[in-house]
Amino acid sequence: MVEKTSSTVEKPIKAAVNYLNFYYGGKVHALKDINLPIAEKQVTALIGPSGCGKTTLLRCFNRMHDLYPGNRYRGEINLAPDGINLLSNKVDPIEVRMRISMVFQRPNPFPKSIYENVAYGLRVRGEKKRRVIDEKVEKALRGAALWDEVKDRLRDLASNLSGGQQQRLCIARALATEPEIVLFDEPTSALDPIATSSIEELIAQLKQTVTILIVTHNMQQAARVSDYTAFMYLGELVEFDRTEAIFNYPANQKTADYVGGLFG
Ligand SMILES: Nc1ncnc2c1ncn2[C@@H]1O[C@H](COP(=O)(O)OP(=O)(O)OP(=O)(O)O)[C@@H](O)[C@H]1O
Repeated sequence: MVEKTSSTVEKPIKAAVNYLNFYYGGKVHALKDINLPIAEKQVTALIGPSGCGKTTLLRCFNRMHDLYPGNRYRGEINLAPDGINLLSNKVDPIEVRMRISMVFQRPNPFPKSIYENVAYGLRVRGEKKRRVIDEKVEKALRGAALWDEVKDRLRDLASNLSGGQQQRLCIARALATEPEIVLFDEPTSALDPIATSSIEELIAQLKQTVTILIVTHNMQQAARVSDYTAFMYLGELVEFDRTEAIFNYPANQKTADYVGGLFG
């Protein structure tokens, strides 16, 4: 298998995955010796056929797997600038989720108002000052390109928004605590083409302020939104490079076959 190192990445590295292995329930060996640099304030896409381990890898970054007993990590994900290993059992997963937030496949707003959805993470963090919460809610909604559409109806239930608006609300919720990395797990798979293109435009803007990791089944989407692409197969990282290289002149035959549509 090809192993690429930080030399592939011209930008500063926000996170370094080192020899990461992951086991579901101590049995299924879902990730095998993954080495992957994540460039700061860039978009990195994880692609590969169903079951190759994309979502499993994404969920290691915010320690989602800790929520189920028996799951086991081996290896490291080191986060810059402090160099902590996110997977260390000395690191509190709650603290990790404050620094690394996630947007899921289907919009999943809480059954609360638009305002309270975005304020939620701030309140969990102990923020009590109304003025500070108001400011941060507005900033996050602006960051998610939703402010103009909702500023006059912040007390409405989030469920009254359209699917695309709900997904942008979930992005605002993910941004409110000013995370360093945002994980997107197939964020447009439940959306129509117009809502999809507005989320893609948003991702392109967000990378000015935050590092992004995105799982997508849609190769055109990976080519449109990402700077770097990692191709996975059967739990291994086959190839990692600049997106342009992966799609135009991949080094590995398996990558060429996948991006060429020979298997899916
Ligand atoms: N909770 C689980 N328990 C046991 N095995 C699991 C669990 N979740 C996933 N797996 C297995 O781990 C492997 C990787 O799955 P994962 O969902 O990460 O793949 P994926 O590339 O994201 O697939 P898809 O594109 O279909 O979402 C697969 O073999 C899958 O069957």
